[in-house]
Amino acid sequence: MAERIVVALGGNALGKNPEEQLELVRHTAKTIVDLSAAGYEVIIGHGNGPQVGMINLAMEFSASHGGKTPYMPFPECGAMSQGYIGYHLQQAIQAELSRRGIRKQCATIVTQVVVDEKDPGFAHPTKPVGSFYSKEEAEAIAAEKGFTFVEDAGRGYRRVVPSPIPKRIVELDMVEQLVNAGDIVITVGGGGIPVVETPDGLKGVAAVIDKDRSSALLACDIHADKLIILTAVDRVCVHFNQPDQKELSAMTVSEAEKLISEKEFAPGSMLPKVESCIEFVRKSQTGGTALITSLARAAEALEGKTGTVITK
Ligand SMILES: Nc1ncnc2c1ncn2[C@@H]1O[C@H](COP(=O)(O)OP(=O)(O)O)[C@@H](O)[C@H]1O
Ligand SMILES: NC(=O)OP(=O)(O)O
Repeated sequence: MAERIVVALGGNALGKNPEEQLELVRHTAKTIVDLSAAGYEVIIGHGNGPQVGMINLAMEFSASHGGKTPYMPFPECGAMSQGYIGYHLQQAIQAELSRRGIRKQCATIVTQVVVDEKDPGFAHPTKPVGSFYSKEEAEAIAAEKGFTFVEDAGRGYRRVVPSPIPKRIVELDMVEQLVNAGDIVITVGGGGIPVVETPDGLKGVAAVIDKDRSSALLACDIHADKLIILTAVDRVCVHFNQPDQKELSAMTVSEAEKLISEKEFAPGSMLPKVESCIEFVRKSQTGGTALITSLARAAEALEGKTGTVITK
């Protein structure tokens, strides 16, 4: 039986503007189709931090500067980012499938993910969205819009929004039907549009769910054999960016937890990835393993030539 893998795509697979994104998704599509051609069932999750921030800011400025556009709530901006990224990704994957004569289909499912309205994440915004700004620019936007900005590792200031923990993928059954039919599915884009359950049905909330955490939830619920997190580095490191940096080819859940307690993984970047891998490996009913590696070397990593594997 074909192995089922959930692939979480990081920012370097998508770029920061439409031109860059169209160019980068062509490379991303090659990697995805390589995996599909190798016999894997592939389900794709992806980030949306830069994109949802861009859409939200554009809508806010247009609405408040005479652009004659209506106020656009944040969850709707999240939905727009799923459509915009999914459109480019599915188009590139369809083109790559067709170029190689592979008779498979690819489509994006606009996906909602239920979160707890009492999640402590709502009180402490942590998820960076949009572009980087100077201190002065950030202060001016914060004063006008009431946004929260934080300084991001010496790279400038970035807006942060709440990032609650994903609890349930609303369209899971639809995703599973398409995967069972042999199609490549793009889902939980930007971690999924966050919604809360109310007596009147689902209601969108202003937040951005971490896509690695949603991809881990998806991998558990869809009984994936592997969760693959693709980012900018080939392997997870200890003493990252220090003279004695060391790449890890593998770690068990308990080894990963020990390294977390020793603060080896940066909170806004590698930590949620390692935590998502632990979550999947621990809860997987298929004895699943997780892999963190770079987009460019995904196929090699699946052959054990690079990447960091996380096992029980
Ligand atoms: N211990 C570590 N090992 C490897 N990379 C790390 C580590 N700590 C932080 N990083 C950084 O985390 C980055 C991945 O996080 P991020 O850029 O947020 O991912 P994404 O690809 O999802 O946008 C890596 O490219 C690297 O710069
Ligand atoms: N939603 C999300 O995790 O986006 P980024 O990967 O862009 O931070």
